[in-house]
Amino acid sequence: MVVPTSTPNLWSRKTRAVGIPTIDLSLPRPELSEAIVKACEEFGFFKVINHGVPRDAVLRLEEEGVEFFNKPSEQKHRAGPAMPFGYGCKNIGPNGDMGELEYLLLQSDAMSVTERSKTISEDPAKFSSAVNKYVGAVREVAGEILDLVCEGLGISDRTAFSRLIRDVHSDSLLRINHYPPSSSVVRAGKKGATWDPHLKLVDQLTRSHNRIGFGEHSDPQILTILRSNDVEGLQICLADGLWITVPPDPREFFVIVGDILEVLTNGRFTSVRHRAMLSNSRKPRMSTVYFGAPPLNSWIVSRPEMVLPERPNRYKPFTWGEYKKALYSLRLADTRLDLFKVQKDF
Ligand SMILES: C=C1C[C@]23C[C@@]1(O)CC[C@H]2[C@@]12CC[C@H](O)[C@@](C)(C(=O)O1)[C@H]2[C@@H]3C(=O)O
Ligand SMILES: O=C(O)CCC(=O)C(=O)O
Ligand SMILES: [Fe+2]
Repeated sequence: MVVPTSTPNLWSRKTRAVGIPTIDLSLPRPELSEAIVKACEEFGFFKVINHGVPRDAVLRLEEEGVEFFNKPSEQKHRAGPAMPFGYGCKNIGPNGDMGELEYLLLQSDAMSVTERSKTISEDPAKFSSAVNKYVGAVREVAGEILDLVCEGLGISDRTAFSRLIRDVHSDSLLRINHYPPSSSVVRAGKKGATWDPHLKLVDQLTRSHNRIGFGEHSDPQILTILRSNDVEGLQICLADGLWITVPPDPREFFVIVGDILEVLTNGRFTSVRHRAMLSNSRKPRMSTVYFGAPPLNSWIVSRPEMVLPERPNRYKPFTWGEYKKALYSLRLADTRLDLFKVQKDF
């Protein structure tokens, strides 16, 4: 008889002991910029409170998301397939990556939102107004954080990073992810789908609760602003390889350092690897994710202040358009920045 081995538990309890940095955006300077730089250096990830995003902007987008994902499948598919924009179900990107989710991926400029809304909603003006309000508000938060990053790093041009995402030609995106609720062990057992009588109860639970919704990756852009409903799922990877679960907080936002901010800071910040697990909740999880990106023709080079004799330039210059071409030729989990490093193995 084959003795089943235990499934590794991707939700490991001991990971919960590590605190996620929380930054109060109403703190005075210079404490605020110092705290942001520290969080970016140590985690590439933090939570912001007192962010100034109106509650109404958040709730309106959430309502639009719930309304869309509650539609019958054939209606949702009218907004897809996501290649890369529109409605996607299970397929992530063009290279065979799969996840247990459905999503809407949108270019965040108002003109693209208006066009795309016609395939998404019966009331496109209401949908696009909700998206534009939300994007405008989270772009402000991202811009403010990037200005504080420059201040904290002693970069003389304080708006050097925020200008890239505030540019009218910025290639920023908005993604709304919708993850299925858990089918409980008992329900799954009744259907006979996942219950294996050879496994101990703890392993049955782990198995039903151990599924990846959106696989591990770093975000390619400059800065990501993520919010989710009250269902947990997001995990980040610490520098030592330990995965930690981020407790959800629907009133606040999570900030993720992207690949381009890693390059702009010449590797002083590292883009954080993260993933979304399926939860054990009976409620679906929904996350709204703004990816702040530069215009396609922007040259991405480390800031001169970040290049020092003891920290020579780590990355070759490239445009955001070139980087996008590379990333769409690679898989979700690939570390695409390696292609742009002056030398490997830093
Ligand atoms: C598999 C892919 C999907 C992705 C493009 C890529 O080829 C590799 C990076 C993926 C990612 C991850 C973060 C964001 O969700 C995303 C929109 C992005 O910019 O890079 C997705 C891309 C996508 O889903 O189109
Ligand atoms: O849904 C989440 O919490 C993470 C999603 C994500 O990482 C992404 O969309 O890039
Ligand atoms: Fe991500």
